[in-house]
Amino acid sequence: MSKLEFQTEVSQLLQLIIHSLYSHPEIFLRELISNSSDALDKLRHLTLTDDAFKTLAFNPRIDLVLDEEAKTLSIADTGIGMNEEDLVSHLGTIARSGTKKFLSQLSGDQKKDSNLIGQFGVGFYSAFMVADKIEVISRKAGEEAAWKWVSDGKTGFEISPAERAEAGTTVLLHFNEEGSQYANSWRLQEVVKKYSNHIAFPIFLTYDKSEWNAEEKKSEKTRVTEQVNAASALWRRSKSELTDEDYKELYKSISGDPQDPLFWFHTRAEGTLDYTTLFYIPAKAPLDLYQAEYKTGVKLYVKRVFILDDSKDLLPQYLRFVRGIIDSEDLPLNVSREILQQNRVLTSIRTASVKKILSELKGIATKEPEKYLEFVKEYNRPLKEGIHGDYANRETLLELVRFKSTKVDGLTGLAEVKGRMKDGQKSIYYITGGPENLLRTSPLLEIYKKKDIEVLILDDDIDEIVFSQVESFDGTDLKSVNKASTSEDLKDESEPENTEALAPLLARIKLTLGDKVKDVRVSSRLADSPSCIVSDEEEPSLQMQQMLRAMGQKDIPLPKPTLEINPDHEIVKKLLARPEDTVADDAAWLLFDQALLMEGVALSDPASFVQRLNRVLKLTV
Ligand SMILES: Nc1ncnc2c1ncn2[C@@H]1O[C@H](COP(=O)(O)OP(=O)(O)OP(=O)(O)O)[C@@H](O)[C@H]1O
Repeated sequence: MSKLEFQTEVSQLLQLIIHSLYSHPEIFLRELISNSSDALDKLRHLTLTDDAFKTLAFNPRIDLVLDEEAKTLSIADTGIGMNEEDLVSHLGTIARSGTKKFLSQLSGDQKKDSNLIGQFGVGFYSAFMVADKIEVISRKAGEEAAWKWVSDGKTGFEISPAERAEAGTTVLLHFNEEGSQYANSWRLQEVVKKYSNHIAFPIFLTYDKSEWNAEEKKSEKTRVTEQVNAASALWRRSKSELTDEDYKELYKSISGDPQDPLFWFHTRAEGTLDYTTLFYIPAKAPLDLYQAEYKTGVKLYVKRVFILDDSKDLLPQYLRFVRGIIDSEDLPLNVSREILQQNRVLTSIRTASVKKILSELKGIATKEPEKYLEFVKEYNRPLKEGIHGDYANRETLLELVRFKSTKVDGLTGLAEVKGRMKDGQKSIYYITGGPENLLRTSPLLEIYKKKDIEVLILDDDIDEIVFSQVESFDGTDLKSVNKASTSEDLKDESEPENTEALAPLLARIKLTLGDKVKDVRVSSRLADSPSCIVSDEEEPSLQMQQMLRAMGQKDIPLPKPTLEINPDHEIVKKLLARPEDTVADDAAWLLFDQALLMEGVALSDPASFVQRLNRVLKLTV
């Protein structure tokens, strides 16, 4: 017998599980059944694809055996099984990135932390919520030896040789006080139906059934074995046969999410390709949504046989929050991960699935706008990633994304914005580069306010990258007000331009600012502010450049913005009247620096700014 210690993270996790106030300890059964079902899937796959396993008998089943007196429950499967090495690595360490993430998010507040367990599901180890001792007896398919793993969930585990007639795994739980409520056949049936009803394999429960013996007028106990789940691939049934409850139940059993999904889309395609898809949108974005190592949520089946559930090729990355099932009639059962990437059948299913998901979402946006907002609250950002990466569906994605705006409270869509355009308005406008409050007070918006034109407030840090690539929406140009040329749109032909008279002043300011600016121009976009900063078409905005530098791209050239001056502003008018005034140089710098500050750009030389400000103040106070 060998004694081994748990990896530190496992001990940490177990500590938490044992001491947590977790409110649904019943999920232990879902986790163990799902492990058994995975093990059966794996073995089935091998028997179909690997010559060495083709002759093995495959009698898939999961058996729950309850001993009410002894307060034990065993969960046995005829799946792939584990050998000694597997037992040590799978049940002694944590390989799942999700669980590691979970541990890193713990706050120490028991209540919050136990909610987190609910969202993550912690797999096999969750059984220690209900058991003070667990024995695992397993024999790997194709091998003769069986092994026993035993642990009290405290410091470590012991491994010793064991006996098992067939390949598979038996997990024997010795219930603790909390767990003794599950030493009850009613309770077990209820939990299996709730979470595991649609597991594709039959689940049997063996227990002592009480039956009334009418002759002897007493109740008698008989040992029975009954199937407790429906074990049907529910997604293959027609929509009309299924209730909302069926869909929700299946969602919970495949996703492990205890909440109901927001929506689901069930499609059966027949024709050139035959396949079924059932996609779900979780009510809350998965916690790993913005992690490079996110877990995918779509399972691939071929003719009802589970193939894999961790392929990032089933849906594009921006739809990584979607959960569900793709079941194809046309793929070969031995399709490998590598082949999937260039498989024509899968490419067609994927293309059609994306179109389907997006068009269903579009339908909801129109028919149930309130419900759609719940969706947008969680998933606006991945949709924007889609605009960036999925050119073929860009127009639909543009319709789906929602924006803040100067015209409405809450969020609005581009179609509505287009509908609100004023007579003669040439483009749809947006502003990027900073937090919402900064954008809303930007001098760049003044002319739009004056002309009562709507501007979208794009305050998400990916907005500039995404929308700088989008030229139009539904035939209307989409323009950033941060760009120099955008104000051309707004030029009023009737407004005479006083450029000539301003030329010496512009030249003077340009001389003072030297190579800090690309150009100094008369502005047609300002109303109340004396100056503002704009960027050239091809250049990233100042904030973007600032961000790139903060991210370590030191070699990008210093920004050279264009300074625009408001010819109607008091300060500018006074400077124009007295070009040789002693404060002219200070004024030039102050006009420039204040424009930078309004754009949320940090000044490179704040000391000089303050000195100039004080010199000017001294003259006026
Ligand atoms: N009944 C079983 N048969 C064979 N292997 C098993 C069984 N139960 C667990 N394992 C092995 O132990 C590993 C760890 O199980 P655990 O439940 O902790 O996580 P997981 O199942 O990998 O993750 P998730 O619950 O997110 O799918 C599994 O990946 C599997 O390799």
